[in-house]
Amino acid sequence: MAAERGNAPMPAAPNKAESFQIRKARLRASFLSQLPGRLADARRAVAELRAGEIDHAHLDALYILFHTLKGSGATFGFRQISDAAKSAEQAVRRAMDSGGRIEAALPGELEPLMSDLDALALAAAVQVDLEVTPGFELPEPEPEPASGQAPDTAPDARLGQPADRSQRMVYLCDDDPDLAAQLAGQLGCFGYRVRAFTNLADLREAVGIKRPSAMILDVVFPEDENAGPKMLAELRAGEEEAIPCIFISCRDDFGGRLQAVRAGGSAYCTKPIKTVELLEFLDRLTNPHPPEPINVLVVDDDRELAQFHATVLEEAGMVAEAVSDPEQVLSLLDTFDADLVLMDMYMPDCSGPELSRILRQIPGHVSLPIIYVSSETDVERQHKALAVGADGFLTKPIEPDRLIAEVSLRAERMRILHSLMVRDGLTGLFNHNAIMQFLEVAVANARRAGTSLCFAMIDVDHFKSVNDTYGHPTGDQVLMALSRTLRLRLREDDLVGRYGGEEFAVVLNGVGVRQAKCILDALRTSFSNVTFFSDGQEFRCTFSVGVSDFPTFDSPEAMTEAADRALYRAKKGGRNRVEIAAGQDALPEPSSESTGTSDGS
Ligand SMILES: Nc1nc2c(ncn2[C@@H]2O[C@H](COP(=O)(O)OP(=O)(O)OP(=O)(O)O)[C@@H](O)[C@H]2O)c(=O)[nH]1
Repeated sequence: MAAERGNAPMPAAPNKAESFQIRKARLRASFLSQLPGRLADARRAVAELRAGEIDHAHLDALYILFHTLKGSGATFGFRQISDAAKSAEQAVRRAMDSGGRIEAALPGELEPLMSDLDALALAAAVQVDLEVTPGFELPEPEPEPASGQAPDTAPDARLGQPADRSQRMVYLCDDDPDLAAQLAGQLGCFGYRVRAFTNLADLREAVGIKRPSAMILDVVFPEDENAGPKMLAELRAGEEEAIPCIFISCRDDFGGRLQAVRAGGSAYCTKPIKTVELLEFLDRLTNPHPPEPINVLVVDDDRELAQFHATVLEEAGMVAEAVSDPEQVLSLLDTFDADLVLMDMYMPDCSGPELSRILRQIPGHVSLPIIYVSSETDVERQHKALAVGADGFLTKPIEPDRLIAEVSLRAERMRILHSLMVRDGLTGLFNHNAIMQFLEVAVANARRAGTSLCFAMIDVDHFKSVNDTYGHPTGDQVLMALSRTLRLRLREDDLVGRYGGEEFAVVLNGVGVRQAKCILDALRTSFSNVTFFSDGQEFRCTFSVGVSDFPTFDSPEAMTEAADRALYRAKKGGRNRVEIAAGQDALPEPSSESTGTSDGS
C-alpha cells in the first residue's frame, strides 16, 4: 500500500512569496486529492483481510495508513476524518495486540468506518473546492542550478573582508588594571575597539559623552561588592535603549548572579575569563546581523504533512527540507546541514525509532536533535520511541505556533551546546576532532562531486621563543590574532581549526593547489606584517604552511600526512613559506621526519 503512495509526486516546492494561507490551502487540497487513493488501498486491504489473505506485515501497513490519516486529517483541519481514522487505527491495534485472535472480527469493524471515511472524503472535497480559488495550478518547482558550474575561484574573491567589529566600541571596567589591559588587548585582537577603565566614575562620565555598543563590567569594586550591578542599574535608569552589558566576576555565588540579572546584565563570566566565551557573548550582543536561519529536516511518509510542517517552519524564517522516504535521509544530511530532524514515528518501510537508531550510530549525527511528530498518544509507546536517543515528542495535530516554538528552542540550545563541543577554548576555532571530521566529510563530498579540495597545515615559526621572550599570555595573543586572520579572511565555507598547540588546519573547498598557494601566501604576507606589543617591546611573527590536495591525495589520512610532510619541508627550507605536497610526500618516511606538530618539536 505504502509503495503505491510512495510513487506519488511530492507536492511542488512552495513558492516562498505566497502567503501562508494560500500554501496551506494548496497542501490541504493536495491531501484531499491523495485521499481516495489511500482509502482505496485501505479497502483493498480490508477485502484481503476478509478473504483471510492478509498477514501481519499487511496489518502493520494498515495500522500505519489509519494512523497517518488520523494525524494529517487533524493537521489539515478535517477533524471528522481524523476521528474515523482513529477508530479504525484502534480497531487494528486491538487485533495486533490480541496476537491474531480477534482478526476475524476486524473486517466487520472496519467496513462501516471505511464507508464513513469515503463519505467524509467526498464532503471535504466539495468544501475545499468552494474554498480554493478556481483554476489555480500547483507552482512549477524552481529550476535547479546548472550542475558542474565552476565556483567563483578567483583568489581575490576568496579573501573576504574582516567582519566590521571595528565599528563596535566596548567599554570595559575592572579595578584590576592588569586584567583590564590584558582583556582589552585580547578583544582588540578580535577587532573590537575597547576603552578600559579602572573605576566606575570614569566609566559613568565616558557613557555620558558617548554610548558604547556594549559594556563589560566587574561586579566587585573596592567600594561595594555589588558596585558593578548598581552602576548598570543607575546607567539604565533614564535610558530608553539599554546598553548591553556582560558582567565579569570572581564571585560565582547565587547572590552575585542575582544582582547582575536584576540590574539587566545579559551575560555573566567568572574569572579567570575565557576570552572566547566573552567574545561569543560580545558578538551576540553587538552583532547587527540576524543569526543564521535554523535548518530543519522534516521526515514524514505523508507527503502533504511533511510539506505542511516545512511550510509552517519556513513561514517562521527557518529553512526546511521535507522528505517522505526515510531512505533518503542519510544522503540528504550529507548536503543539508540540519540543526534538527522532525520525524514521524510510524512510517511503512522504516519507523521513526529505527531511523533514529540509524542516525545515532553515525558519529556525525550522535547529537543531532530528533523530535517525533506523531499522533501516538500512548505514553508508554512514546517513552519507548524516545529511549532510542530522540529528544522530544509532539502530538499531532500540532499548532503552528507551538511547532515553531518547540523547534526553535531546541535547535538554538543545541547550537550553543554544539558550538561549545566543537570549538577550541582559546581561539574559538574548530577543535582538532571537529576539523578532522570536516575534512572527512569534505573529501567524501569532493569525491562524489568530482571537485578539488585542499588541506593546509599552518605552524607559527619559532613560537617557543615568543613564549620564552614575551611570556605565555603574549603567545596566546599571537595565536588568537592568527586565528582571527584565518577566520575573517577566508570564505565562510572554508573551515578553519586549531590542530593543536601553535598549529592550525584549514580545509579549502573547491580549490586546487595553485590557487590554495596564492590564498595562503596572501594570508602569510599579511600576518607577517602584524605588529605585536608586549611590555613596550614590538615584534612580528611568521608562519609556515604545508598544503595537500584531493584528488592527488585521495583520503583524509593521506592528505593530513602529506600536508604534514610538506610543512616539515617548509620549516626545513627556512620557514615563512608555503610548500605544496607532491609525490614524495605520499611515501612513508622515518618517524624522525615528522614535525611533531604541537609541543616540543
Ligand atoms: N602561548 C601558548 N603556547 C603554546 C600553546 N600551545 C603550545 N604552545 C607552545 O608552542 C611551542 C611550540 O614550539 P615548538 O614546537 O618547539 O616549535 P617552534 O618554537 O614554534 O619552532 P618551529 O615550529 O620549528 O618554527 C611550545 O613552546 C609550546 O609550549 C598555547 O596554547 N599557548
